[in-house]
Amino acid sequence: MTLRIAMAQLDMLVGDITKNTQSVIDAACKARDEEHADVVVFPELTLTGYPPEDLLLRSSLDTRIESALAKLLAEIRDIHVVVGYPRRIDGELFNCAGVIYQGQLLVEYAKQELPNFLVFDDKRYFSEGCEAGLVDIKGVKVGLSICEDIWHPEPIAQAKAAGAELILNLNASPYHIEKMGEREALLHQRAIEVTLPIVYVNYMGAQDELVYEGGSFVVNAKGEKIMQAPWFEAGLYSIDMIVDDSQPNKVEPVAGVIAPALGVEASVYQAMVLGLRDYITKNRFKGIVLGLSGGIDSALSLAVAVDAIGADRVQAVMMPYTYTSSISLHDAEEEANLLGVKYSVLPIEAMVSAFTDVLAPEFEGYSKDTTEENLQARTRGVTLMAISNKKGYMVLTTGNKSEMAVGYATLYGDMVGGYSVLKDVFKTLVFKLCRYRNTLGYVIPERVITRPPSAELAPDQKDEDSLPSYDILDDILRMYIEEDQSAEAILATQKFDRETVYRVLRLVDINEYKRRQSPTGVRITARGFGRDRRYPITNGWHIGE
Ligand SMILES: Nc1ncnc2c1ncn2[C@@H]1O[C@H](COP(=O)(O)OP(=O)(O)OC[C@H]2O[C@@H]([n+]3cccc(C(=O)O)c3)[C@H](O)[C@@H]2O)[C@@H](O)[C@H]1O
Ligand SMILES: Nc1ncnc2c1ncn2[C@@H]1O[C@H](COP(=O)(O)OP(=O)(O)OP(=O)(O)O)[C@@H](O)[C@H]1O
Ligand SMILES: NC(=O)CC[C@H](N)C(=O)O
Repeated sequence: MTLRIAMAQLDMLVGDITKNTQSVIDAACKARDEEHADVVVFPELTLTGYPPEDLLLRSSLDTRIESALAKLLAEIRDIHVVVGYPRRIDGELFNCAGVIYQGQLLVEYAKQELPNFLVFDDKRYFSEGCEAGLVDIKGVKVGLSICEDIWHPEPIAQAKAAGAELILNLNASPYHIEKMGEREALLHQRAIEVTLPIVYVNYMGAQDELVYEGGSFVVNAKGEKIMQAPWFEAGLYSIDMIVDDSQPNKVEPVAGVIAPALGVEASVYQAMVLGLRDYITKNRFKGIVLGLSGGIDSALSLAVAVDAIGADRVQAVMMPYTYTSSISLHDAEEEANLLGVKYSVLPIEAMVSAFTDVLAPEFEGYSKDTTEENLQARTRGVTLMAISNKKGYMVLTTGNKSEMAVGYATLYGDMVGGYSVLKDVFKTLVFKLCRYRNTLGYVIPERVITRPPSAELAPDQKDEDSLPSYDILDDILRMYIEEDQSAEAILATQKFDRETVYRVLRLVDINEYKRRQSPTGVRITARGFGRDRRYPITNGWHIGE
């Protein structure tokens, strides 16, 4: 006998329970009629999307969920549907997975391991389940588990002890650079502990800073990967299970297609494109506008924007000032032409002069400093925001993780905007991503990648005049931010001098206020500057402790 399982690697819109319920019905019908599946498995919290955050606290949640479940019970026939939703039971809210078949809710399982770290806040909303959830599908005892459950041995061992012969795991597991390898090693370990096959189903789509890259997969009872759905492609992916009561492993997955693994640059690039595309689409922006400086950050951001929503909805604006070099003007125009976007040149001299003229009496007796530099960045910010207001385009912010770490950006200047694709990307990775993008088609002029980065806010300015070289800076930042190392531990590597380390760490600490005011953006590491890292702005902690 064969049991065919369809993995619904799909996207849901957070909060749109009506639309998501219809998506479940449509996908279930497709899985039944086109894939001829016996079971279709959706990701965690399918009906609300993940994470629904404080929407879970809204008073109409329960009635919305109950009517969604009633619709599913009424409309789905002849296929087992495994779907996720929040449900209140005896006054407590649980993160549930239910199995619906022929108008009945056969079983309801409540997630037991509630993640409350990094970007996850499950304990803010949910109570922990405590019992295994098992359902008989075509004579197979199927055990349910939800995302974080699989990262711990107990829930799966409990399901096995209750008689499970196959595990279905519903996920909302966001992307970061190392996540693909981590999941595979984890499932290998879990499967051999319980000697059961596991079907792992993930979302494919983005929600604010989080990107779900899909990559649903199946391991057999020996922990071997038997089937791998593609990354960054939505769809229904089916696998057959041979069910044979005479075998020691009663349920044996039949080897399916293994989608090829992605390299680091390829997966980061696709995560940035998906994150931006879903942000723009789900928030219904008409297009994207960004300042194009001839530098590398805006060049890469522009390429991502075009790959996300198409050149016809993207506008690049060069805003030259006295210190803008002719090379920058030329390279910006070339980038815009290579990508085929609308390109405008709006000189800002007159606007900056208007500010400095009005401020002249106020500044009498003061010498020139970053105030004048910031006026240039702010004038550009005002200009971009005006275009955004007028045309309904969102301003794409171009700052990278290295700059956001040390506060090398102007508040209400180049920090304006609604979303950023480089927010979690160190400058050293920006260079690699440009090279990667050019392998898909030459869109970033070589000189933009090789010339020394400069803010061009003062004559002959280079980033490395005020910051350590990006190789050194990014190494220190990685250790401090992503690995939580102390100043002494960083110094113990003997790779950096004491003064540089203390200066960089101090800059990170004192610039929390800037990061709090920065737009959200794609998370590509396990420690981004969004919900992953929550430091008090006002604090008396001393570096190195
Ligand atoms: N804890 C705190 N809470 C709230 N506000 C705080 C604060 N500490 C300072 N502030 C305020 O923040 C303001 C200072 O910040 P801000 O006005 O941004 O200015 P600031 O950080 O002083 O200067 C901007 C820096 O970014 C560099 N930059 C600018 C533009 C582009 C690039 C690039 O290459 O990409 C680099 C520029 O060269 C300069 O070093 C002041 O108003 C100050 O009072
Ligand atoms: N002349 C300019 N015309 C248009 N936008 C500009 C200009 N100068 C700066 N910007 C905007 O401000 C952002 C910060 O630019 P800046 O040159 O100061 O720093 P950067 O981090 O080196 O960025 P980039 O590599 O894009 O130049 C740019 O990415 C761009 O969006
Ligand atoms: N939604 C969840 O429970 C996610 C937690 C899990 N460790 C993951 O990222 O895969």
